[in-house]
Amino acid sequence: MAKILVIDDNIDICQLLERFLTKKGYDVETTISGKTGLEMVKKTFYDLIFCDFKLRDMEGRDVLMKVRETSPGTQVAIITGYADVKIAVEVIKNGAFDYVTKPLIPDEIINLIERALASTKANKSNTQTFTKATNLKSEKSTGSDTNSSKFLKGTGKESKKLYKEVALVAPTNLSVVIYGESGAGKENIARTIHEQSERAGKPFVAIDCGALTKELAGSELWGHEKGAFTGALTEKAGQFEVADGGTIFLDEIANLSYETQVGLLRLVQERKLRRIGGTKDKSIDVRILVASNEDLRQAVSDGKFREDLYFRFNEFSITVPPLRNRQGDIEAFAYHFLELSNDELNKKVFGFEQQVMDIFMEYPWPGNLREMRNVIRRATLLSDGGKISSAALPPEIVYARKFNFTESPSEGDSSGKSKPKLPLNLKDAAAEAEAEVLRKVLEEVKYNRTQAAKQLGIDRKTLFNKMKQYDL
Ligand SMILES: Nc1ncnc2c1ncn2[C@@H]1O[C@H](COP(=O)(O)OP(=O)(O)OP(=O)(O)O)[C@@H](O)[C@H]1O
Repeated sequence: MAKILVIDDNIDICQLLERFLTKKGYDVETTISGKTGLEMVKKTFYDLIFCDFKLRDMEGRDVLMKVRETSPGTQVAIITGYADVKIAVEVIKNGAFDYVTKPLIPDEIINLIERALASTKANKSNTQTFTKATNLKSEKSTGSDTNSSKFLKGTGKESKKLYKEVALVAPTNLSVVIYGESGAGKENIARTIHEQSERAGKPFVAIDCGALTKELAGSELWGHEKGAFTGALTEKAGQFEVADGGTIFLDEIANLSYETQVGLLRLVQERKLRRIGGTKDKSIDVRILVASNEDLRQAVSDGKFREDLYFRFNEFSITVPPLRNRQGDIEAFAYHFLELSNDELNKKVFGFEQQVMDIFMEYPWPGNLREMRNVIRRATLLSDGGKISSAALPPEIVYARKFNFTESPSEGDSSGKSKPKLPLNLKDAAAEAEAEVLRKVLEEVKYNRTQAAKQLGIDRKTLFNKMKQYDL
């Protein structure tokens, strides 16, 4: 029987939920105090917790953070007094399963519980571990497409956080901005969101906006009628029409011309499009995911990107971590790409010399997964069976080690194993110093964000973003 805990300082809500959910066959406990709730979580495993956003003794978001630490397998749903998309986005980003608004509606509550329990079950059965020659544990992506075996989820702290966010946002219809460095896997994440949504099985269309010229963009996105312009010899459906019912992924969105942004805004607002040269509007039902490797808010301040469009897209955002921050998964990715390369090149290279793995751990991988895949494909081609040695690596990767002269705390998962030191450039050093100051101030003010923001001379939103960035 699923165990549910209700934490709400309104005793009526506690009693109401207890009576209702017990009747529905759940094992329910309640408390009006956040602190008592956390004590209960230490002693008992709950499948799901309903927690009020504003408790008398604690904030719901702090309860959520603590539950995530002490009982990561427990789902948390936040109860709020009113529908506020900001609160929703914030709590979901912090790891809540979902949120419900008062007055509580029985059907909504039951629906949420069923989804939360199903998601826990799916997470458990999707975790497929397998053993490599090196006793390496990896987690394969379990998308429904035939390419799923080409992708690895990873089991490190950063990867888990990433896929948790994906699992949270995928079933919704929210637009998502996916941030990340080039080659970090943004498109793969967009595809995973699509595959984990109700739109799976419908089209997924990926468009590189960086490759669309101003002239091409309109016809590519909205399509055109025959004779709409010189050269339009036949009619052509645009990519939004092709994606109808499914998901469209607009990569490098900041590169779209102003004109195209205006067209896109109209489409997003009215959910209708008109082909170039056409006379009729067509209704379109497409979920939009966008990616950028530059900060879109910055692009807005620079006047490069329309603010209204940014707000439409930024219903949720996900950052795909760079490979160098996924230290706990570097070995797994290396073996994964070796397996793919062996298949593709019909080779039987069976591993890496220790020195190569050390180089991989220390190298900052500016081109991320794409770069690693290419490096390993090349090394597999150059190797005659046996293990890959450093002689098969491009000199710039081997050479990069020589510049590893600075001290850097190890990053990666929380396995507690000592990790090789990472090369530290000026940018990383500045970020580390910033994270350190933030950590100290937050500890000083017991994680009271308003006070911390005041003390640091920044607004709460900036503080929140930085806490997320540095995982504080
Ligand atoms: N989880 C993964 N497991 C294995 N390979 C991956 C994974 N994610 C991405 N890749 C591979 O890494 C390469 C880059 O991935 P992808 O195109 O998704 O990155 P991107 O961030 O969208 O890149 P860009 O910024 O250049 O558009 C691809 O070859 C892809 O197959």
